[in-house]
Amino acid sequence: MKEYVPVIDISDIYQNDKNKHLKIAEQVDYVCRNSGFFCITGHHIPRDDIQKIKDLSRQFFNLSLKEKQTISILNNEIYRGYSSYELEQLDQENSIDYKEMFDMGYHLDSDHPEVQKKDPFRGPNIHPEILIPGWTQVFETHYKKMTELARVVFKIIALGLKLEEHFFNAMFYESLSTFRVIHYPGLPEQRNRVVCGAHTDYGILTILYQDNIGGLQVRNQENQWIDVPPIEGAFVMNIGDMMAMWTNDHYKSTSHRVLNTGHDRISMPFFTEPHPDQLIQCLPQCSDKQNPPKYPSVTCREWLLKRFKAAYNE
Ligand SMILES: O=C(O)CCC(=O)C(=O)O
Ligand SMILES: [Fe+2]
Repeated sequence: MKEYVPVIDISDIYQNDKNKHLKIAEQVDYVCRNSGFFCITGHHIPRDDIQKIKDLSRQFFNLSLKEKQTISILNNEIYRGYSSYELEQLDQENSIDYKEMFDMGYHLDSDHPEVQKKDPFRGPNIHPEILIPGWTQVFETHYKKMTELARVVFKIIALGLKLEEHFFNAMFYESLSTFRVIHYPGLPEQRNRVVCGAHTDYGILTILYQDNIGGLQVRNQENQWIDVPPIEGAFVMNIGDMMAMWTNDHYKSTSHRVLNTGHDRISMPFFTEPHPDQLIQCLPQCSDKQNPPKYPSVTCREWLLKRFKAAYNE
């Protein structure tokens, strides 16, 4: 595999053939140790689902700011709902991002003990159901399907790390994974403006759908920005910081950004994160005497809280 961001067909993981599973795992392991960025095809997320999400999201982003603000993240105790332009800054040293977003996570009812304890990441989703009837069901169903895709990908990753194939399963029980829809308006006068600043993702693994506009770039080992061109029906996958910490930098969390092409763009990352209490500490097979653990242990909640506060300038 020579490409920096290769395309890997994972369809064989759905077949009952252990050797084929190991072949995919080997490819994924190789790329995670190098660029930490790849695309997958052969997954089981139907294109119609993506289209439906895109259509509903466009309807939502076309509403007035006042309407969108009815589900504002700023009026919510947890990081869910609508974020307007210039709220998030992923690259702390450079210009502020230019995008608007909708965020949802794992829904817990208000009377759930974790929600009662005022956990900053736990609670109900807030959907614009009143503004766009039918939204909630489509988005909640998609969240479940993306969670299932993440489970399949973690099976591949576990095999690549020579772990038991279900190793990660229990860690993602009632997880902190976030599904986000991002709208970057086309700014014809400001081509090549950075609209999502250079950053590494905070979490474990990001599974991103991008529409056909382009603009996503990843930094290679020579510090050059490489385009990640859209591939119809594929997801872009990238390793996040918690996975790099978990694997003692065996797997790479790579910097990426988005440039404005002058055209309106929609992307949809699914940020996979484990349960908030999950301890992120060097996996035993990723360290030895010559290569001791580099990072202190931290819970998923502690780590995400720190990174969220920085990104939202809190
Ligand atoms: O919009 C994209 O293509 C990338 C977004 C991204 O990297 C992020 O939100 O972490
Ligand atoms: Fe990212």
